[in-house]
Amino acid sequence: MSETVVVVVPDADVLASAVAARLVTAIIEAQAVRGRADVVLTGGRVAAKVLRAVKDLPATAAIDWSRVDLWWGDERFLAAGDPDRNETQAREALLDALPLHAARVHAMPPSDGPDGDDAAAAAARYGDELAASLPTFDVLMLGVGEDGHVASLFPGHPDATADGTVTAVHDSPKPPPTRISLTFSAIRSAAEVWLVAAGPDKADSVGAALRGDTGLPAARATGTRKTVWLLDTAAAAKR
Ligand SMILES: O=C1O[C@H](COP(=O)(O)O)[C@@H](O)[C@H](O)[C@H]1O
Repeated sequence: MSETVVVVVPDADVLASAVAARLVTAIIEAQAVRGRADVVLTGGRVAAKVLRAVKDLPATAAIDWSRVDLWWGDERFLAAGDPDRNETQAREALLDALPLHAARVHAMPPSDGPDGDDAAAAAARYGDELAASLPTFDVLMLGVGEDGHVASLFPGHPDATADGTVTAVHDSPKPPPTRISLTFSAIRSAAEVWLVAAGPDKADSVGAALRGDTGLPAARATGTRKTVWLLDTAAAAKR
């Protein structure tokens, strides 16, 4: 039976270091138990803070980065290296400083990649990559939007109900308009889903999702073993 845990810490800086410590521990443990770790990264402001905090943690030295696979929950469908790509931000915040195995960094395709600007084909390509690896996601991190979106699954948006594991998202209410996202089915396959949110702008959606408003994608993102809400006091204010 999956459990839900809500952790509240004072502010966004403490949140970033608390999530970083938790992530490093989870990776070390996954490597001890099954020899590898599969982590799904998210985009957004708090995610970048978390990754910068991972870089500063002494315990990070205990991770064998050649046995870590990194995946993404969603991507803004932009050209490679675009500063707004979640991949670019993660690379700058942490990944470029790590001895990662390049083949184990599973970025979602860019809009100037093998499928050009065909987001549906790029999403299918990422789905094929997942199907070839069949990863067990140890930790899948998600930011939470002001509107309650997670990954690029927006409330009431038709692409949020897509089948399969990966979907193209067109006409996103948040720029850029074209995105790629894991589906709920892929998100819910993770052992642990961590929803990370900081700041007063997130309080309404966090509160509603925690009260079970299933119209909000954030309320439907759960892990098979555990769902962990990691919040600062401002984001937790209306729960
Ligand atoms: O565009 C996105 O936004 C959400 C939330 O970002 P935040 O800056 O408000 O924390 C993020 O979770 C998602 O990955 C990203 O593509």
